[in-house]
Amino acid sequence: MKIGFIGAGHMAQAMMAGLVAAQFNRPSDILVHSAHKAHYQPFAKAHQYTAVASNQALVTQSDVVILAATANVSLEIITSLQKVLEEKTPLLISVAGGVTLSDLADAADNADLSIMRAMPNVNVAINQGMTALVANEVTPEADSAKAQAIFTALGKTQFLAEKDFTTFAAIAGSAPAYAYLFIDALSRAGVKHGLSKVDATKIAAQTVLGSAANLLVTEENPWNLIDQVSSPGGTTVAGLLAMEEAGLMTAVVKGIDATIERE
Ligand SMILES: NC(=O)C1=CN([C@@H]2O[C@H](COP(=O)(O)OP(=O)(O)OC[C@H]3O[C@@H](n4cnc5c(N)ncnc54)[C@H](O)[C@@H]3O)[C@@H](O)[C@H]2O)C=CC1
Ligand SMILES: O=C(O)[C@@H]1CCC=N1
Repeated sequence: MKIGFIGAGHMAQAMMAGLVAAQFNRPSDILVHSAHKAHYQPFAKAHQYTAVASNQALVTQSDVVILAATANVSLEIITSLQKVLEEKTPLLISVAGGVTLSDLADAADNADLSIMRAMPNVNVAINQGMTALVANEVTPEADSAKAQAIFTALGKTQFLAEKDFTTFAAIAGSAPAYAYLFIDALSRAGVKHGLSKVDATKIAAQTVLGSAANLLVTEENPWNLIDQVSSPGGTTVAGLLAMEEAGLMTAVVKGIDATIERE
């Protein structure tokens, strides 16, 4: 399957890396075009991807087109593809935050086009992504299944109502940044108390990884696991109360609110 990427930025590169790592397709079956020739051509060459000279040519040569350009240019890109999309109709998957299926269909001026939205996160690069999917009403089941197969190779997937995409984008699309912030905060606290930054970061990252895995394996409510760590009269409960006094939970929810408002 030839998968064409419009855009070669952070998200596109993460998806390409994950597809190759999963051996989902050959590097040469990954096609790429972006706004900056000086960037995408050497990038494609270095990874043995196929550089394509225009977005139009990319659509013509791909079975699936992933729109992963800067969100605010996504609609003008689709508008510029109207003509070629009349002749060739690949499955179009947009990862653009905040750009709806109906915006995309309007920009294509084609109500019969299979269009899906995906909201991945950067962890697709190591096949540990969390991706939401939704299809427009004309997308056949086979195309939906194709998109699901692509993103399942890159991690976990969930079909979600489009109205919930903004919330998902905040707690899964943007949230790796927030998880890194928490890990960095743990690590800095370790440095404050004398550990090296390298050691403290490894220790904090493995602890967060193990805690997340424990939650997924046990399917426990997080509060039950918190209680398991908190020995009576012990250190953990003292730490939890100090974090709450500083407003950790409120800070996180406010951060997610601001993420949602921005979209
Ligand atoms: N970075 C992330 O973690 C996530 C990003 N997204 C979405 O992915 C999209 C890309 O985001 P990033 O990769 O972070 O941005 P980025 O700035 O790293 O990459 C943007 C890419 O778009 C290309 N581009 C701009 N205009 C173009 C055009 N006319 N034709 C072809 N390519 C063009 C640029 O050359 C660049 O390669 C956005 O729509 C964003 O909402 C979605 C989920 C997560
Ligand atoms: O920061 C952004 O706008 C994109 C959308 C989700 C993650 N990154």
